[in-house]
Amino acid sequence: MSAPTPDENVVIRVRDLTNKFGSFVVHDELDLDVYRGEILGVVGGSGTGKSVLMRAIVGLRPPDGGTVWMLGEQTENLSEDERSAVNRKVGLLFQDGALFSSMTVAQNVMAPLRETLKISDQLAREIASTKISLAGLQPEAAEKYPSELSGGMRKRAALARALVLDPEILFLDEPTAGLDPIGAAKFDELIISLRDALGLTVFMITHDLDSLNRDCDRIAVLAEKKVIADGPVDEVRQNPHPWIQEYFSGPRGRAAQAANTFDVPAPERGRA
Ligand SMILES: Nc1ncnc2c1ncn2[C@@H]1O[C@H](COP(=O)(O)OP(=O)(O)OP(=O)(O)O)[C@@H](O)[C@H]1O
Repeated sequence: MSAPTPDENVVIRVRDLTNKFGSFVVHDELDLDVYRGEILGVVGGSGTGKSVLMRAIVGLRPPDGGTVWMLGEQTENLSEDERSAVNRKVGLLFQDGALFSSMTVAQNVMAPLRETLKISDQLAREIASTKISLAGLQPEAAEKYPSELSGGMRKRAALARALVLDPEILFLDEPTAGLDPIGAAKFDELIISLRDALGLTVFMITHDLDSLNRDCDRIAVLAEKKVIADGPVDEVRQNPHPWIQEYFSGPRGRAAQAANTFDVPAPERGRA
């Protein structure tokens, strides 16, 4: 396959991506573009391969076919050093936060710094405390262990760690899962404000219809081993595909839409 025409607004380009486990095909020649500065919501039924897609894009799982370009680099051709350089521009927040339970929040946040940069202990601490505050945690949280935090605080700690290397792209796997509606709304606001302040591109897997309506500039729907629809939420909502209709027009979809109709409109969020 020839490389597509470079487009500096496309920070992730996936073409013909195939992922399999044995004979079980998760993705079959899937295509997706993610644009600079957008919050892209990735949705789909359980088991449609949202997490596998994220893992393939960030290089945690070698795909069985196809090509991924991230920040202009064709990832399969990269040397180990080049891959590390690309990875440094990417922040990851996994479903369960994946914090090290034996480390404090500050130690968790500093871990990627220690792995990648040769900096003094004091500088690492200063950077970590800036990110902890950016993620909306009080300074006292830095010395706590994950088991001493609420679910929402653990997500924020994991977000602080994902931000510690000043990424250009943030990958979030179900960031509001397990949060109460108020906690989820606050987390959504945080993601939007970070994107606006830091110019991040956000790839967000979510089942949360409120988050989709509040946060996302575009969504991509996974079904039948591919991205079957992508575009602004209001546009995708009109797609006649049965899963999309059931998702948006079921009771939860209608409730989320009604709730967001009364929200104050989000500020204009164009692509950079
Ligand atoms: N390591 C693995 N070995 C075998 N099968 C796997 C593995 N990881 C994922 N799968 C399968 O791949 C499919 C896609 O999994 P994935 O976790 O990406 O789904 P998902 O869309 O993120 O689901 P959910 O919304 O429930 O989190 C599932 O059928 C899953 O069982």
